[in-house]
Amino acid sequence: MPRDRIFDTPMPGVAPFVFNSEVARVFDDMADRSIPWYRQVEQMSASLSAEFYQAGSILYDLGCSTATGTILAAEALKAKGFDSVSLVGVDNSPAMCQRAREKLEEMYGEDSPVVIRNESIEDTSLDKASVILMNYTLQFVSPLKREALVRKIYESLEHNGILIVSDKTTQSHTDMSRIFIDKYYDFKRANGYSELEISQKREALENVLIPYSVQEEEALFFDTGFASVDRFFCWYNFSSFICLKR
Ligand SMILES: C[S@@+](CC[C@H](N)C(=O)[O-])C[C@H]1O[C@@H](n2cnc3c(N)ncnc32)[C@H](O)[C@@H]1O
Ligand SMILES: O=C(O)C(=O)C[C@]1(C(=O)O)C=C[C@@H](O)C=C1
Repeated sequence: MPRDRIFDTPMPGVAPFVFNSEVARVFDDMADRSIPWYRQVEQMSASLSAEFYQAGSILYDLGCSTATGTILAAEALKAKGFDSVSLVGVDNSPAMCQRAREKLEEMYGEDSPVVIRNESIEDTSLDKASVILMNYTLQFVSPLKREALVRKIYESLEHNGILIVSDKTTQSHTDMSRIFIDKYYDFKRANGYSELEISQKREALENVLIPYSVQEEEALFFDTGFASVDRFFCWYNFSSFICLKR
Protein backbone atom coordinates (compact mmCIF):
# COMPACT_ATOMS: atom_id res chain seq x y z
CA MET A 1 0.00 0.00 0.00
CA PRO A 2 1.71 3.30 -1.02
CA ARG A 3 2.46 5.55 1.99
CA ASP A 4 0.81 8.96 2.39
CA ARG A 5 3.57 11.56 2.19
CA ILE A 6 1.46 14.30 0.60
CA PHE A 7 2.15 16.98 3.21
CA ASP A 8 5.69 16.01 4.25
CA THR A 9 7.57 18.72 2.34
CA PRO A 10 7.17 22.43 3.17
CA MET A 11 4.63 24.15 0.92
CA PRO A 12 4.90 27.93 0.47
CA GLY A 13 1.12 28.29 0.25
CA VAL A 14 -0.95 25.23 1.16
CA ALA A 15 -3.66 24.66 -1.48
CA PRO A 16 -7.17 23.53 -0.41
CA PHE A 17 -7.44 19.75 -0.02
CA VAL A 18 -8.84 17.91 -3.05
CA PHE A 19 -9.42 14.22 -3.73
CA ASN A 20 -7.15 14.17 -6.80
CA SER A 21 -5.04 11.33 -8.24
CA GLU A 22 -2.19 12.01 -5.78
CA VAL A 23 -4.60 11.49 -2.86
CA ALA A 24 -6.39 8.53 -4.48
CA ARG A 25 -3.08 6.69 -4.91
CA VAL A 26 -2.31 6.80 -1.15
CA PHE A 27 -5.86 7.07 0.18
CA ASP A 28 -6.04 3.65 1.86
CA ASP A 29 -2.91 4.38 3.91
CA MET A 30 -4.15 7.93 4.62
CA ALA A 31 -7.46 6.60 5.93
CA ASP A 32 -5.79 3.91 8.07
CA ARG A 33 -3.45 6.47 9.67
CA SER A 34 -5.83 9.50 9.81
CA ILE A 35 -9.22 8.09 10.79
CA PRO A 36 -9.43 6.59 14.30
CA TRP A 37 -10.52 2.94 14.23
CA TYR A 38 -11.14 3.25 10.49
CA ARG A 39 -11.20 -0.49 9.66
CA GLN A 40 -13.35 -1.28 12.71
CA VAL A 41 -15.88 1.43 11.82
CA GLU A 42 -16.03 0.17 8.22
CA GLN A 43 -16.52 -3.38 9.52
CA MET A 44 -19.26 -2.26 11.94
CA SER A 45 -20.96 -0.36 9.10
CA ALA A 46 -20.81 -3.49 6.94
CA SER A 47 -22.18 -5.65 9.73
CA LEU A 48 -25.08 -3.25 10.38
CA SER A 49 -25.72 -3.08 6.63
CA ALA A 50 -26.24 -6.85 6.60
CA GLU A 51 -28.90 -6.50 9.34
CA PHE A 52 -30.98 -4.07 7.29
CA TYR A 53 -30.32 -4.94 3.64
CA GLN A 54 -33.51 -6.05 1.90
CA ALA A 55 -33.49 -8.70 -0.84
CA GLY A 56 -33.80 -7.12 -4.30
CA SER A 57 -32.77 -3.68 -3.05
CA ILE A 58 -29.59 -1.65 -3.57
CA LEU A 59 -26.95 -0.59 -1.02
CA TYR A 60 -25.44 2.80 -1.87
CA ASP A 61 -22.03 3.97 -0.60
CA LEU A 62 -21.95 7.77 -1.02
CA GLY A 63 -18.40 9.11 -1.27
CA CYS A 64 -17.07 5.56 -1.63
CA SER A 65 -13.44 6.62 -2.35
CA THR A 66 -11.47 3.44 -3.16
CA ALA A 67 -14.43 1.18 -2.23
CA THR A 68 -12.88 -0.23 0.96
CA GLY A 69 -16.17 0.07 2.84
CA THR A 70 -18.23 -0.95 -0.18
CA ILE A 71 -16.29 -4.21 -0.52
CA LEU A 72 -16.61 -4.97 3.21
CA ALA A 73 -20.37 -4.34 2.93
CA ALA A 74 -20.66 -6.62 -0.14
CA GLU A 75 -18.86 -9.39 1.73
CA ALA A 76 -21.04 -8.92 4.84
CA LEU A 77 -24.24 -9.18 2.75
CA LYS A 78 -22.99 -12.33 1.04
CA ALA A 79 -21.98 -13.83 4.40
CA LYS A 80 -25.52 -13.14 5.64
CA GLY A 81 -26.76 -15.49 2.91
CA PHE A 82 -28.26 -13.18 0.27
CA ASP A 83 -28.09 -15.01 -3.10
CA SER A 84 -27.71 -11.89 -5.12
CA VAL A 85 -26.67 -8.46 -3.86
CA SER A 86 -26.45 -5.12 -5.59
CA LEU A 87 -24.27 -2.24 -4.43
CA VAL A 88 -23.53 1.15 -5.95
CA GLY A 89 -20.53 3.27 -4.97
CA VAL A 90 -20.76 6.96 -5.83
CA ASP A 91 -17.85 9.40 -5.89
CA ASN A 92 -17.28 12.65 -7.78
CA SER A 93 -13.51 12.15 -7.91
CA PRO A 94 -12.53 10.39 -11.18
CA ALA A 95 -9.25 9.21 -9.61
CA MET A 96 -11.06 7.62 -6.64
CA CYS A 97 -13.51 5.88 -9.01
CA GLN A 98 -10.63 4.52 -11.08
CA ARG A 99 -8.89 3.14 -7.96
CA ALA A 100 -12.20 1.67 -6.72
CA ARG A 101 -12.78 -0.07 -10.08
CA GLU A 102 -9.23 -1.50 -10.03
CA LYS A 103 -9.77 -2.94 -6.53
CA LEU A 104 -13.14 -4.41 -7.54
CA GLU A 105 -11.60 -5.96 -10.66
CA GLU A 106 -8.83 -7.53 -8.53
CA MET A 107 -11.37 -8.85 -6.03
CA TYR A 108 -14.24 -10.00 -8.24
CA GLY A 109 -13.03 -10.00 -11.88
CA GLU A 110 -16.05 -9.79 -14.19
CA ASP A 111 -18.53 -10.66 -11.43
CA SER A 112 -18.50 -7.59 -9.25
CA PRO A 113 -21.63 -7.01 -7.15
CA VAL A 114 -20.59 -3.33 -7.00
CA VAL A 115 -21.08 -0.69 -9.70
CA ILE A 116 -19.08 2.55 -9.36
CA ARG A 117 -20.67 5.80 -10.52
CA ASN A 118 -18.48 8.86 -11.05
CA GLU A 119 -21.19 11.32 -10.02
CA SER A 120 -21.95 13.87 -7.40
CA ILE A 121 -24.04 12.52 -4.53
CA GLU A 122 -26.33 15.52 -4.87
CA ASP A 123 -27.23 14.44 -8.43
CA THR A 124 -27.10 10.65 -8.26
CA SER A 125 -30.37 8.66 -8.27
CA LEU A 126 -31.03 6.47 -5.22
CA ASP A 127 -33.66 3.96 -6.42
CA LYS A 128 -34.59 0.89 -4.34
CA ALA A 129 -32.32 1.89 -1.45
CA SER A 130 -32.49 -0.13 1.76
CA VAL A 131 -29.03 0.83 3.04
CA ILE A 132 -27.13 4.06 2.41
CA LEU A 133 -23.58 4.43 3.71
CA MET A 134 -22.03 7.88 3.91
CA ASN A 135 -18.83 7.50 5.90
CA TYR A 136 -16.58 10.59 6.29
CA THR A 137 -18.27 12.34 3.34
CA LEU A 138 -21.08 14.58 4.66
CA GLN A 139 -18.35 16.67 6.35
CA PHE A 140 -17.12 17.62 2.86
CA VAL A 141 -20.57 18.70 1.57
CA SER A 142 -21.30 22.41 1.79
CA PRO A 143 -23.39 23.07 4.96
CA LEU A 144 -25.88 24.91 2.74
CA LYS A 145 -26.53 21.67 0.84
CA ARG A 146 -26.57 19.17 3.74
CA GLU A 147 -30.24 19.44 4.64
CA ALA A 148 -31.42 18.92 1.06
CA LEU A 149 -29.06 15.97 0.67
CA VAL A 150 -30.23 14.24 3.87
CA ARG A 151 -33.87 14.88 2.83
CA LYS A 152 -33.21 13.28 -0.58
CA ILE A 153 -31.61 10.29 1.17
CA TYR A 154 -34.53 9.95 3.59
CA GLU A 155 -37.10 10.11 0.80
CA SER A 156 -35.21 7.54 -1.27
CA LEU A 157 -34.99 4.96 1.50
CA GLU A 158 -37.43 2.06 1.67
CA HIS A 159 -39.48 1.50 4.83
CA ASN A 160 -37.08 0.04 7.47
CA GLY A 161 -34.13 1.37 5.50
CA ILE A 162 -31.05 2.84 7.19
CA LEU A 163 -28.56 5.63 6.70
CA ILE A 164 -25.12 5.18 8.25
CA VAL A 165 -22.99 8.30 8.63
CA SER A 166 -19.52 8.80 10.10
CA ASP A 167 -17.94 12.23 10.45
CA LYS A 168 -15.43 14.29 12.32
CA THR A 169 -17.32 16.49 14.81
CA THR A 170 -16.88 19.48 17.05
CA GLN A 171 -17.94 19.28 20.69
CA SER A 172 -20.58 21.22 22.57
CA HIS A 173 -18.00 23.58 24.10
CA THR A 174 -14.96 25.05 22.32
CA ASP A 175 -12.66 24.07 25.24
CA MET A 176 -13.64 20.43 24.81
CA SER A 177 -13.27 20.67 21.02
CA ARG A 178 -9.72 21.91 21.52
CA ILE A 179 -8.85 19.06 23.90
CA PHE A 180 -10.36 16.41 21.59
CA ILE A 181 -8.46 17.89 18.60
CA ASP A 182 -5.23 17.66 20.64
CA LYS A 183 -5.99 13.98 21.29
CA TYR A 184 -6.60 13.54 17.57
CA TYR A 185 -3.20 15.08 16.71
CA ASP A 186 -1.57 12.71 19.26
CA PHE A 187 -3.20 9.88 17.31
CA LYS A 188 -1.74 11.19 14.03
CA ARG A 189 1.72 11.54 15.61
CA ALA A 190 1.50 7.97 16.92
CA ASN A 191 0.73 6.88 13.35
CA GLY A 192 3.90 8.48 12.00
CA TYR A 193 2.72 11.90 10.83
CA SER A 194 5.15 14.77 11.53
CA GLU A 195 4.26 18.20 12.93
CA LEU A 196 4.71 19.61 9.41
CA GLU A 197 2.35 17.05 7.87
CA ILE A 198 -0.24 17.67 10.60
CA SER A 199 -0.14 21.45 10.33
CA GLN A 200 -0.11 21.59 6.51
CA LYS A 201 -3.02 19.15 6.28
CA ARG A 202 -4.95 21.17 8.87
CA GLU A 203 -4.47 24.26 6.68
CA ALA A 204 -5.49 22.38 3.52
CA LEU A 205 -8.69 21.12 5.17
CA GLU A 206 -9.78 24.57 6.43
CA ASN A 207 -13.15 25.46 4.88
CA VAL A 208 -13.05 22.14 2.99
CA LEU A 209 -13.87 19.71 5.84
CA ILE A 210 -16.51 21.56 7.90
CA PRO A 211 -17.48 19.55 11.00
CA TYR A 212 -20.84 19.84 12.71
CA SER A 213 -21.26 19.23 16.42
CA VAL A 214 -22.70 15.84 17.44
CA GLN A 215 -25.92 17.68 18.42
CA GLU A 216 -26.19 19.47 15.04
CA GLU A 217 -25.60 16.24 13.17
CA GLU A 218 -28.24 14.36 15.22
CA ALA A 219 -30.73 17.23 14.78
CA LEU A 220 -30.18 17.14 11.01
CA PHE A 221 -31.21 13.47 10.91
CA PHE A 222 -34.12 13.73 13.38
CA ASP A 223 -35.51 16.87 11.68
CA THR A 224 -35.56 15.06 8.34
CA GLY A 225 -37.89 12.44 9.81
CA PHE A 226 -35.75 9.48 10.83
CA ALA A 227 -37.54 7.52 13.59
CA SER A 228 -34.32 6.71 15.43
CA VAL A 229 -30.83 8.16 15.39
CA ASP A 230 -28.16 6.32 17.39
CA ARG A 231 -24.44 6.62 17.73
CA PHE A 232 -22.78 3.22 17.31
CA PHE A 233 -19.22 4.54 17.57
CA CYS A 234 -17.49 7.52 19.18
CA TRP A 235 -13.82 8.36 19.61
CA TYR A 236 -13.10 11.93 20.80
CA ASN A 237 -13.95 14.06 17.72
CA PHE A 238 -15.24 11.27 15.47
CA SER A 239 -18.73 9.75 15.57
CA SER A 240 -20.78 7.25 13.61
CA PHE A 241 -24.58 7.29 13.46
CA ILE A 242 -27.23 4.85 12.33
CA CYS A 243 -30.57 6.42 11.31
CA LEU A 244 -33.64 4.25 10.79
CA LYS A 245 -36.65 5.10 8.60
CA ARG A 246 -40.01 3.73 9.71
C1 LIG B 1 -12.97 10.76 3.30
S1 LIG B 1 -13.51 10.17 1.79
C2 LIG B 1 -14.73 8.92 2.18
C3 LIG B 1 -14.18 7.62 2.60
C4 LIG B 1 -15.03 6.40 2.34
N1 LIG B 1 -16.45 6.64 2.49
C5 LIG B 1 -14.60 5.32 3.29
O1 LIG B 1 -15.32 5.09 4.25
O2 LIG B 1 -13.53 4.75 3.06
C6 LIG B 1 -14.62 11.35 1.09
C7 LIG B 1 -14.98 11.00 -0.35
O3 LIG B 1 -16.14 11.71 -0.70
C8 LIG B 1 -16.02 12.16 -2.03
N2 LIG B 1 -16.93 13.30 -2.17
C9 LIG B 1 -16.89 14.48 -1.51
N3 LIG B 1 -17.94 15.25 -1.87
C10 LIG B 1 -18.65 14.53 -2.79
C11 LIG B 1 -19.83 14.77 -3.54
N4 LIG B 1 -20.48 15.92 -3.42
N5 LIG B 1 -20.27 13.81 -4.38
C12 LIG B 1 -19.58 12.64 -4.51
N6 LIG B 1 -18.47 12.35 -3.81
C13 LIG B 1 -18.01 13.28 -2.96
C14 LIG B 1 -14.54 12.46 -2.20
O4 LIG B 1 -14.13 12.44 -3.54
C15 LIG B 1 -13.90 11.37 -1.35
O5 LIG B 1 -13.55 10.26 -2.12
O1 LIG C 1 -8.95 15.94 9.74
C1 LIG C 1 -7.93 15.44 9.34
O2 LIG C 1 -6.80 15.92 9.55
C2 LIG C 1 -8.04 14.22 8.56
O3 LIG C 1 -7.06 13.78 8.04
C3 LIG C 1 -9.38 13.59 8.49
C4 LIG C 1 -9.76 13.03 7.16
C5 LIG C 1 -11.27 12.63 7.20
O4 LIG C 1 -11.84 12.54 8.27
O5 LIG C 1 -11.81 12.42 6.12
C6 LIG C 1 -9.58 14.03 6.11
C7 LIG C 1 -9.20 13.70 4.84
C8 LIG C 1 -8.89 12.33 4.46
O6 LIG C 1 -9.98 11.87 3.73
C9 LIG C 1 -8.72 11.43 5.62
C10 LIG C 1 -9.02 11.80 6.86
